[in-house]
Amino acid sequence: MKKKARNLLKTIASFFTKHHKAMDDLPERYSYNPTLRWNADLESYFSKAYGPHHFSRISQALSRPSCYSCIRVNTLKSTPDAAIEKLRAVLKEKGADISKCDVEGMDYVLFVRGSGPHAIDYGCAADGKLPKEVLVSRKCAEAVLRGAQVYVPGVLGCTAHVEKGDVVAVSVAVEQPGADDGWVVGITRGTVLQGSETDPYHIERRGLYIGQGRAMLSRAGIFRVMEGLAVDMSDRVFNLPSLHDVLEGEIFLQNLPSIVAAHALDPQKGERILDMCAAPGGKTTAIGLLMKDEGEIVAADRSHNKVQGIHKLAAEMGLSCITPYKIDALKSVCTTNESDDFSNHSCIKDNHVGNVQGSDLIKSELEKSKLITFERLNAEIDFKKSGFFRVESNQINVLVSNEKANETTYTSKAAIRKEMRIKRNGPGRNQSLGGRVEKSKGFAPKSFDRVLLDAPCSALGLRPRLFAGEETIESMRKHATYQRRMLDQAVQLVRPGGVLVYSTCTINPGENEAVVRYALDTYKFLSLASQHPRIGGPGLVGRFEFPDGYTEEWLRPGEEELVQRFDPSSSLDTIGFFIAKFSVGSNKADLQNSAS
Ligand SMILES: C[S@@+](CC[C@H](N)C(=O)[O-])C[C@H]1O[C@@H](n2cnc3c(N)ncnc32)[C@H](O)[C@@H]1O
Repeated sequence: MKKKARNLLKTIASFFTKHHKAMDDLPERYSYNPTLRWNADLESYFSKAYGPHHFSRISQALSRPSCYSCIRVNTLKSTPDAAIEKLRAVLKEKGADISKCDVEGMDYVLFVRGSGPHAIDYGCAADGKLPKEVLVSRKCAEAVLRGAQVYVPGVLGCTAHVEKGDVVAVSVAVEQPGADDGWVVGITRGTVLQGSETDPYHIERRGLYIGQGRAMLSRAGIFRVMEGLAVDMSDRVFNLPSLHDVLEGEIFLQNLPSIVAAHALDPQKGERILDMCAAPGGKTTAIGLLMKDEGEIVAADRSHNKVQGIHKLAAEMGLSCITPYKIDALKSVCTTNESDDFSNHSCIKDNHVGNVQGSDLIKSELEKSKLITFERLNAEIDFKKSGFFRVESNQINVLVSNEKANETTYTSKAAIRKEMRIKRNGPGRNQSLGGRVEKSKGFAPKSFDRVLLDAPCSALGLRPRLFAGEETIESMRKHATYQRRMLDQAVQLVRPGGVLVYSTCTINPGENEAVVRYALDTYKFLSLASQHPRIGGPGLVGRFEFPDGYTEEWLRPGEEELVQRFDPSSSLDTIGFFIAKFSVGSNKADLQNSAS
């Protein structure tokens, strides 16, 4: 491992050691010591894949937050040093420990150290007096462990006679085994806790105390209203600085492996990139920064609302190279003749606008946008006819006649698209009309220099997680099938000589190494490429035979060092994440074979 990567490890390892001491001394009931529940068959699969001890460590790590927050500085708007100074000012009371990432080319990534697990004094007196309590849902507790407050909708139960201002201990109700192999939360909102052993979840929430705070409403108030702050957390088992809405547009909270995935794609200025499953846009904007906002990023997602979110985020970050599209990744490749037009990489079906104030504005903006598109297409067709164009892979340079000046200017096509986007999208999040969501019928084959497929997955690497029982072997296989179908589309969209990066946030080898195996075995023009930086661990080599006879093939010897596997139990203390990078060779024959 390179020296810089070792330094990064040292920085995080020092956070990690402090974070994990003192766990053993906590009194048992009022402690945080969860055991993650899994579906039995899935647990058995993971235990065999990783070995029981390793899987047990992974499982334990998943139930806790990382010991630091990772921040990407928006270098278009700030510098790492300026961001550190501002963050120190914002987090002054908490004496923030902030350091820069030592990995080469990643000094714009900052780590803010957290602390924990802390032993909390819940005020259990020797005379047996018990604390007043608030019982929250699992989702609420996972958010609190990441630094959030307790909001009204997350509260399930509360001790009788809690008044506004009372100090309350906060614990969590996690799913329990129910009938028919299912899982249930056997508690309804509004339950009164008596502090006795007959309370619902009395035994089950032992070791599931996440801190204490001050009730912002009385018990009656908490269950009467639908929203608002219920408990202001003053003592947390894990202290991670809450950075939401802090330095908006200048910094972005993002997991380290996600930033590494953007680097692995290695986007270059002026290129045309597809982010196939882009929402909420974390990696899209990371890629935009690496390209210094020069080129074009098509940010696709199937959810209309999420696509609007990408639009807003791009505007907030000051990135104009991003065009969000609503499209199903399973239908990404446009097979109609429209895609053959050199000027029409994307088979745009229609534009429609969401989240825009005022229908007149919508109409006028829409008309303008159509006009621009129409003008651009005409200009391109004219030049196509005149023979003044040349095509260099996807970086098409065209000679554009400027009507006003009546002179010929040499302009890159990426620059034309960028100008159109700025006109269409407006100046930025706060001033923008809202996110215009363009629908697409698909994109022309081989029309991108690089494609990122950050696939929807089982998300079994995300942390903190207090329950994992919902996923089964069957659901894992469904995820993998979906991912393969998306990959089938992705490989067709990359130009020969281009790059495809596949990533997930799961620890499941079936969605990681097995998908890579499928890709390499199905598309002979793909080969694994080395990644920079490389700070994750090696992939899993071998195969797995399931009791039902199904065999999952993973990597072959020699391939393991070409992928990056981020193990949540390693000293890097990240989420579980996986990255594979493929070089795309000449694919004509293979595509014909696979299509027939
Ligand atoms: C892992 S998240 C992507 C995270 C994103 N790359 C980021 O870094 O911010 C997966 C995304 O895939 C989207 N998705 C799921 N199925 C899809 C499909 N068939 N077509 C397009 N997007 C899909 C989901 O809406 C979700 O936003």
